[in-house]
Amino acid sequence: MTTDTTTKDTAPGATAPGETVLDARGVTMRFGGLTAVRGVDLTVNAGEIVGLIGPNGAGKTTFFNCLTGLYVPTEGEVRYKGNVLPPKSFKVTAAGIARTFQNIRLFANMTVLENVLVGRHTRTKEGFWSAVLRGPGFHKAEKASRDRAMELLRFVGLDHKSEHLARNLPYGEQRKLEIARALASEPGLLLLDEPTAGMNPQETRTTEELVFAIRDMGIAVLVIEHDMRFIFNLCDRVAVLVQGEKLVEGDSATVQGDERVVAAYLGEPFEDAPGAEEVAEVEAAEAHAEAAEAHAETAEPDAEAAEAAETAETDADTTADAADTTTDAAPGKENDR
Ligand SMILES: Nc1ncnc2c1ncn2[C@@H]1O[C@H](COP(=O)(O)OP(=O)(O)OP(=O)(O)O)[C@@H](O)[C@H]1O
Repeated sequence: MTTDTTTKDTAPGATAPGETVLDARGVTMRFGGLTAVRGVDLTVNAGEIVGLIGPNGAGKTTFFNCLTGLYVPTEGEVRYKGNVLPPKSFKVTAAGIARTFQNIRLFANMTVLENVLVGRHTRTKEGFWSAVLRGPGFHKAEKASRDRAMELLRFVGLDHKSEHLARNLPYGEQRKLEIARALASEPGLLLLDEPTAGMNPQETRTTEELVFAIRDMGIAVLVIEHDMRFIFNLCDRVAVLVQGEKLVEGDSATVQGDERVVAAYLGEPFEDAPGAEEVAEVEAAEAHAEAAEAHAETAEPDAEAAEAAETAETDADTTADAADTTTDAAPGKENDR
């Protein structure tokens, strides 16, 4: 069965056109002495798909974690639809931001349907006693949840596998199930962390269609991905992080044409690169160390020469002494000459 991305339904968490969904300002995250994210500003507006790219270790996932309450930024502020986000991930989910993870985090021994139902817990109002007593309200809510979960499974093309254990799904389908589970919390913003990692080209193409369909339902999307073709096909805007700082932001053509982005990916230094000060410091320290080494090397031969000269001098003295001794020992020799 294929993904049913033809639905034109508006998602319950959909955002009105023109509204700013996400507004991150000056987000900085330090781990001890390491600044993983430094003063990053980023907005995502209703109806947009925004990409976040950057070389390994650039701080993309750390930035995501700051947006979803997993980390409390050391500095900066994150607003969702105008409100500052609470510093707890379940509260962020309840507010309307859902995410998937770089390393798939499904409940492996639960069924596909159960995984999606878990994703709905922030939207179900039935409390503990309702669940224990199992009154009519509980049954009604449970049925509504199951219906919505099946709808989402149909949307990602997994309804025929609803009773399979999550761990038995192929890798690409596990990623789709993660998306369905994230959608179950009825978000207004979906964050996808490397949604096509490990997928074949066909699966990647299907995921692309799926993300467009999510956007068409009124859910804004922020996506981290290393697959550049996927990113540039998909995104309205792309932000590039390098060494924790936002280097460039713009549409696909602008970013692709920026030589600093190419240089950052190839690991080539360029003027005013983020972290340039640190790089300059390291280079200066290396140059200093090299100069000191070179000096030591040139100084060494002199020392050797001095030592050799000293040894030669000692040898000469010894020889002379020996000669003197010989002379002394054989007084008759001089007479022999
Ligand atoms: N919890 C942590 N404690 C200490 N350092 C961390 C922590 N999380 C991330 N880092 C460091 O922060 C930097 C950014 O890491 P991050 O995972 O955010 O990069 P990334 O751009 O997502 O990389 P990748 O593309 O490889 O996933 C790295 O140097 C990483 O080692």
